[in-house]
Amino acid sequence: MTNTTTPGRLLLASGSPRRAELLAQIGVPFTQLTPSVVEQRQPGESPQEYIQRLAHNKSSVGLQSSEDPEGLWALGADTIVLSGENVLEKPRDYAGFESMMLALSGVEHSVLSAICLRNADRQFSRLVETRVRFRHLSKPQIEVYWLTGEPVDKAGGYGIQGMGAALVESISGSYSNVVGLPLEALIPMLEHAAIPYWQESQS
Ligand SMILES: Cc1cn([C@H]2C[C@H](O)[C@@H](COP(=O)(O)OP(=O)(O)OP(=O)(O)O)O2)c(=O)[nH]c1=O
Repeated sequence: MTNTTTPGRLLLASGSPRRAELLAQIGVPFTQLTPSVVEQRQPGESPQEYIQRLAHNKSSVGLQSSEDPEGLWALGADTIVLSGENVLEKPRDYAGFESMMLALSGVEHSVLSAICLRNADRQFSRLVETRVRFRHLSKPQIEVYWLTGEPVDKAGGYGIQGMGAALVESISGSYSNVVGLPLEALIPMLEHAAIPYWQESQS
């Protein structure tokens, strides 16, 4: 499973409980901190460049915040929903949420996650796209979903791992990528870094 004898330690530099659950699902021991990074797209920066920069910055902040960097790898990630060229952020209010859902209704959109795993000397980065098609949604359905409270802290206004699963007609690509951490891309990185998975207990 690993290619060196000294195991790496993982710091998840993200406050996302979904990312923590995905790491726990595959038995990765890790610690977690919420990095303080300004999430603001720069003029002229593409959505892809933007989330790769954020993932890199989150991992850098994570690494710098550690008092014991020996053997430490910091993982940063960022996830966005793209409808055509439009980045759909976390919805601020019902009007914004409703227009997001109407834009996503019956069509395919992209969910992009960037991940960056780094230590003091090396870094591994990946950008992963999943295509998701929503069912046709009625305005009453959109309102009922809003009232569940689920959309509010989610990029694109839905959570595929929760009640939002009922919005989805089909998915092409990585499921865990939509939730926020593409495990298929992450596993080879963990192996390069000699970070174990399939461990029974979490630290
Ligand atoms: C589309 C979709 C998004 N999301 C969530 C994942 C992320 O938590 C969130 C995207 O916001 P992010 O800014 O990527 O992550 P975060 O704010 O939760 O954590 P941090 O900035 O500390 O790393 O949207 C779901 O949980 N399910 C989904 O189906």
